[in-house]
This record gives sequence, structure tokens and C-alpha cells, in this order.
Amino acid sequence: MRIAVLGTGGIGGYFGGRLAASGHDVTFLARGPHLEAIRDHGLVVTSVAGDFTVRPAQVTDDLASIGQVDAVLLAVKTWQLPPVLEKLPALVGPHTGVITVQNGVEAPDQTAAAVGRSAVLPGIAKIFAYIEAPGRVTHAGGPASLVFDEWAPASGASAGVPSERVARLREAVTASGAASPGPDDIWAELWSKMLFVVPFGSLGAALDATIGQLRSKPSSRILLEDAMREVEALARARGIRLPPRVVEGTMAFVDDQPADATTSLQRDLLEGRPSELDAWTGAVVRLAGEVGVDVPLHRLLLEVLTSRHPVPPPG
Ligand SMILES: NC(=O)C1=CN([C@@H]2O[C@H](COP(=O)(O)OP(=O)(O)OC[C@H]3O[C@@H](n4cnc5c(N)ncnc54)[C@H](OP(=O)(O)O)[C@@H]3O)[C@@H](O)[C@H]2O)C=CC1
Ligand SMILES: CC(C)(CO)C(=O)C(=O)O
Repeated sequence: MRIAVLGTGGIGGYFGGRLAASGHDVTFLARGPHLEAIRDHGLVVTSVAGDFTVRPAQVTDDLASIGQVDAVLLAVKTWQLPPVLEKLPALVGPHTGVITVQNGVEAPDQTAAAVGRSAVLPGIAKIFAYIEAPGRVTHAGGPASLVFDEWAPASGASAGVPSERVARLREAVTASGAASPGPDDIWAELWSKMLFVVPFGSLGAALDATIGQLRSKPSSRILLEDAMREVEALARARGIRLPPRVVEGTMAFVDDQPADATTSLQRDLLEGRPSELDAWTGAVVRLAGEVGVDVPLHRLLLEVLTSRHPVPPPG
């Protein structure tokens, strides 16, 4: 299968690396010293599931040179999407599937605005992975699964039967050594991840606290749960079929995580880098406004984090 991995970071490097190592024709988009290191020494992946190196790796910083592919793994951060989306149409043919992996719930729509809904496979990456050094990606934990589906999966008698391209892609991911379970409802999955990651990320950043600290102090535990209930109310108001008792289930998941866990949002904000705040907390506030749901905790968190961490200039 011809695959383009747009953004060779934690997600693109890990899942794209596995697909390349298992024999698919994968082209990686990267830039700067990371690109040079991959070109010179291959893409080196250190993983709790087994290390591997893709050498030689096909890597470029020129998206337009890639041409049409069977699948795209769109794995840049949310604020990096616009220039990539502008050039994405050149990679997309009538059967190409573009998997989005961004946290938040807006990347599928943004991608659809560039290439049409029929090309988009909304997805979620369940993993903890990052760039360790130029040319080197580390997978530190998590189930390492890539969950995705058609925008509007088959219903009625065919419910649960994946489209041909989704079936082929899931098979490729699974054969590469990662997991790709079929979701019951991809939109409910996206919102369930949002319900976990946004309260955890924004409260963690506001309080400079790990997940262990947030969950064990009664006052912050209540705030975490309240923030999750705001996302739940918003999702339900937008017609998302979240599972029953989703907050209780997510709190149980929180209790299961390593005590020192933090989110990329928290680390990016506290280290003065650009962040996905607008796509996480900003999106909750924005989308709540559209349906008249009040989300006072998220409004406060957005205000605090925006004023405390002004967006750094690009570059
Ligand atoms: N990492 C994780 O564990 C998880 C991440 N996610 C989501 O996945 C998405 C990707 O995250 P992650 O993999 O961590 O991000 P990273 O920052 O690790 O990777 C993104 C990579 O894309 C590169 N890139 C961006 N734009 C371009 C461009 N125009 N040309 C060439 N290279 C480019 C970046 O380069 P540069 O550094 O130079 O900007 C960077 O190397 C995020 O939206 C995140 O929310 C979801 C679940 C878990
Ligand atoms: C918390 C985590 C690793 C969960 O997958 C995440 O998505 C992030 O930090 O961006």
C-alpha cells in the first residue's frame, strides 16, 4: 500500500514506522534536523513493544512531491494543520483514506473542508509517544492502537461491517504490530477521548499537577469530574451517543494511569511552546456556545491559560 505520513512525530513516527517496517511503501513528511537524521540514519523507534529501525526511510519536506497515495496518516499538531491541508488535495484520489489523529474533535471537519468528507477517516491514537531526538521516536506506553472509521459507517443490516479501504488499512496496521480495533461509534470514541484529555490537560496545566496529584487531592478530583461533566453535557447536546456513566468510567481510567502522567498540552504550555489549547479547551468553549450549553469551568480554564501562556510567535 502507498502511504503518506504527514508529520513524523510521536504518532506519525510510531504508526508510520511500523507500516514501513512491515513492507508498505511509506513516505514520511519531516523537516529540519529530524529530516536530516532520518535521511542519514533511518527512522529509529524505541518502543516498549520492541525497538525497530526503518532504513532507508523515504523522507521529504516537500509534500507536493509525494503524489497520490492509498492512505494518508495526518499526524501534525492541530496548529500545524492549515499549510498541510492546503496541499493535501494533491495526495488524494477517489479511494484515498485520510486518517486524522488529532486530539479534540475538529480535525475531521477541517480536513473535510480540504478534501471532502468521503476522503476522511476520523481517528484516534491511543498511545504515549514523542520525538526523543532528531531521527528518534520513543513509544513509552499506552495500548498503541490506531482507531478509525468512515465518516458515516454502514448502518442497518451492514452495521459493524467496515468499508473495503478501512478493512485493508486496519489489517495493515494490525499486521505491522500495532492494534486497530473497530470502534462501535467513532464519534463517541472521539468525544470520549476529548472528555478525558481536555479536563486532565487544562486542569493539569492550570494547577501544574500530574494525574496522580489531580486525582488524589479531593478538591482537584472534584474539579476534574465537574469538567468531564461539562464535556459530557456538551457532547450529548450535540447528539453524540456517549456510553452511559462515561464520567465514572473515565475517572476509573484516570485512577489506572501512572501517577506521573501529564498531557502534551500541559508540557507544551508550561515549556512555552505553541500548544493545542485552542483545539482542546478552546473547542469545548466554542462548541458549547453553538448549542447553548454552559461550560463555566472550561471558560475559566481557557481564560487563565490564555492569559498565563500567550501564544509564542511562530518559528
Ligand atoms: N504523541 C502522543 O502520544 C499523542 C498525540 N496525539 C495527537 O496526535 C497529533 C500529533 O501529535 P504528535 O505526534 O505528538 O506531534 P509531534 O510534534 O511529535 O509531531 C508532529 C511532527 O510533524 C512535523 N511537522 C508539522 N508540520 C510539518 C510540515 N509542514 N512539514 C514537515 N513536518 C511538519 C513537526 O515538525 P516540527 O517539530 O518541526 O514542527 C513534528 O515533527 C496531535 O494533534 C496530538 O494531539 C494523540 C494521542 C497521543
Ligand atoms: C495524554 C495522551 C498521551 C493520551 O493519549 C495524549 O493524548 C496527549 O498528551 O496528547
